[in-house]
Amino acid sequence: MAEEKVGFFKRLVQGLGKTRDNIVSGMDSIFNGFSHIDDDFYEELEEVLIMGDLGVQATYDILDDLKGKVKAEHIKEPMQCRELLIESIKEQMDVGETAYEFEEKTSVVLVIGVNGVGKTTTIGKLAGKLKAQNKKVVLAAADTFRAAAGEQLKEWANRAQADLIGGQEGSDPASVVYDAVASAKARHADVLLCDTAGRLHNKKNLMEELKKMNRIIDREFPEAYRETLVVLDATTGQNAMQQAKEFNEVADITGIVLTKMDGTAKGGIAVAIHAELGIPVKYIGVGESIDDLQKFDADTFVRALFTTGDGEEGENS
Ligand SMILES: Nc1nc2c(ncn2[C@@H]2O[C@H](COP(=O)(O)OP(=O)(O)OP(=O)(O)O)[C@@H](O)[C@H]2O)c(=O)[nH]1
Repeated sequence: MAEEKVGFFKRLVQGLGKTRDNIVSGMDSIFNGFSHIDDDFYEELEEVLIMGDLGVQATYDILDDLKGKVKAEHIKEPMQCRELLIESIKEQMDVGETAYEFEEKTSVVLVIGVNGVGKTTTIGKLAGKLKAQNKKVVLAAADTFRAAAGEQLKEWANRAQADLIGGQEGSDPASVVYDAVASAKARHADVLLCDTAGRLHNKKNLMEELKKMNRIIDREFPEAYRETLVVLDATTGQNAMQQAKEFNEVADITGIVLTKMDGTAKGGIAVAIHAELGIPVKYIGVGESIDDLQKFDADTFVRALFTTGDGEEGENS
């Protein structure tokens, strides 16, 4: 394994520390403490999963799946449920086959998120990733609400060697998107990444703004593959969940990006958000530099979740 990859896995392992402590040690004491599988066993498991940030929906889904497998496979030993549970969480977190199709197609990606979650950084990292695949990338600075957002995006555009289309502070974000679409088409760009504002305190305006952008893209660039990503700060836990729910009410979200997974004790929120909204976590941010955006990999995530604190995998995982 490359050094960089080891570093990433270790950071993810560290990031999932509290979630792991809550879930895995609790789970293992149930597996060891029960001699057979009964209602009490399931009830205690349910409690542990809910307490461990996985959320009610994910917990029910995981337990339903587990109960089905226990029945179908005539499992009698509680300890045998450990592997099944790990497998079930992994299945819950599967991103689906089409998750990254936009990377391969001519596409327009709207990126939504409230200030400070790491939206601009994520767009910069994504641009860098696409550029490394020899894609032609155009960035639209359609977060015209804050002048600094445009400046910050310009720095990232330089770093990722992507073209940037911006507007004046306070100008109509949809007109920036219009210009960016024209530019992307003229330059035969592969991917147009649009940085959009996410002011949740004014939901109606936000919805109108997003609708307007979508109308323009549909009209001017109907052949483009569409993706709408919401960026959430994993360190905010339940707040991130709340934001995801609210954005889901105003936009057709196709994927979640969870940032700051390198330094959070709340990584389990990834499972909760996916289960609650039925929208996959497609990328995770694990640091501030251009290489620190990773495609979400259910297998790596689950391995990190069930790995002991020193970065070595648990004996049963
Ligand atoms: N540790 C860590 N820091 C991150 C990550 N992603 C972003 N950041 C940092 O989070 C801070 C906020 O990121 P921005 O990209 O400015 O956030 P934004 O959502 O665009 O916010 P505005 O530009 O203020 O709208 C910056 O200091 C980033 O370097 C990550 O995955 N890990």
